[in-house]
Amino acid sequence: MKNLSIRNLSKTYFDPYAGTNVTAVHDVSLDVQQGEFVSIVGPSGCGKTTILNMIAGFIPYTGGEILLDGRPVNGPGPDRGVVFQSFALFPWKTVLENVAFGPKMRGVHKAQREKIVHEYLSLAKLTEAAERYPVELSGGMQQRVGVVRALANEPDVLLMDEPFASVDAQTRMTLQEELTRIWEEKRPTVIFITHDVAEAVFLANRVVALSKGRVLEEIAVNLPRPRVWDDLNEDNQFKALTGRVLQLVRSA
Ligand SMILES: Nc1ncnc2c1ncn2[C@@H]1O[C@H](COP(=O)(O)OP(=O)(O)OP(=O)(O)O)[C@@H](O)[C@H]1O
Repeated sequence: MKNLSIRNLSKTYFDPYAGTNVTAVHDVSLDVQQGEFVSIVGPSGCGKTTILNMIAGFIPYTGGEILLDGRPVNGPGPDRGVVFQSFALFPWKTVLENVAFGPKMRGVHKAQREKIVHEYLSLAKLTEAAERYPVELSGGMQQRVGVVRALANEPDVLLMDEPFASVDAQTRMTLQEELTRIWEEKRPTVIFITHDVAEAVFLANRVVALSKGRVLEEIAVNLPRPRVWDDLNEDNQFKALTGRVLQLVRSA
């Protein structure tokens, strides 16, 4: 089991404009088991991206530790895949080549690589678009390619930072449904950052509510799967959970 263990994590930035230190993350502890889908939700500025960037190894932490499979995280690595809100697909590569890039870099041999790539393209309903270039795709499709490009690397943990924030509301709902479907099929370990409470609850098995750099509460989401918006919009348990999380993050 490849568990992610975050222990008393803290991050202090020096703000050169104010000439003071800003504590963005304070004493955060979190355990994520292999195959879990955890959403971290909280208002703007509560430290979500800072936590994700530390797990990704993009920025150093000032206190505590992050262990992946028992080993300390001290920099980026292929064991962690990242999908951002605005990320660049390689514009000169087709959809297929974009998705194949990671496995190729990892040295996966051609036959196995083709198998992986076709499996993920099919899973994300992108087979028809395999030969297209990113510029020929809608924003929603580009985002979908970004998700499967990260998944095709088969990372131990997939880190997602508001990946659907820049698409329209309908496309966003479709992408959320697709992500849950892909997660059910492949069971990757996912940490998903969002400020959207409904999105956090819809996707996750567990929601971590964050405020001012601290964990307020962890809420288990035992809603049945597969999850589709037409069912959940009217579901009392879903409404109760989103209400609870909203109340938490707003009251802090
Ligand atoms: N490089 C930096 N230097 C100084 N302060 C920073 C830096 N990056 C973030 N901060 C501060 O740390 C705090 C947390 O920021 P962070 O971006 O992690 O929050 P967030 O919850 O992801 O916000 P958002 O949802 O708006 O992206 C904020 O007060 C922010 O101003």
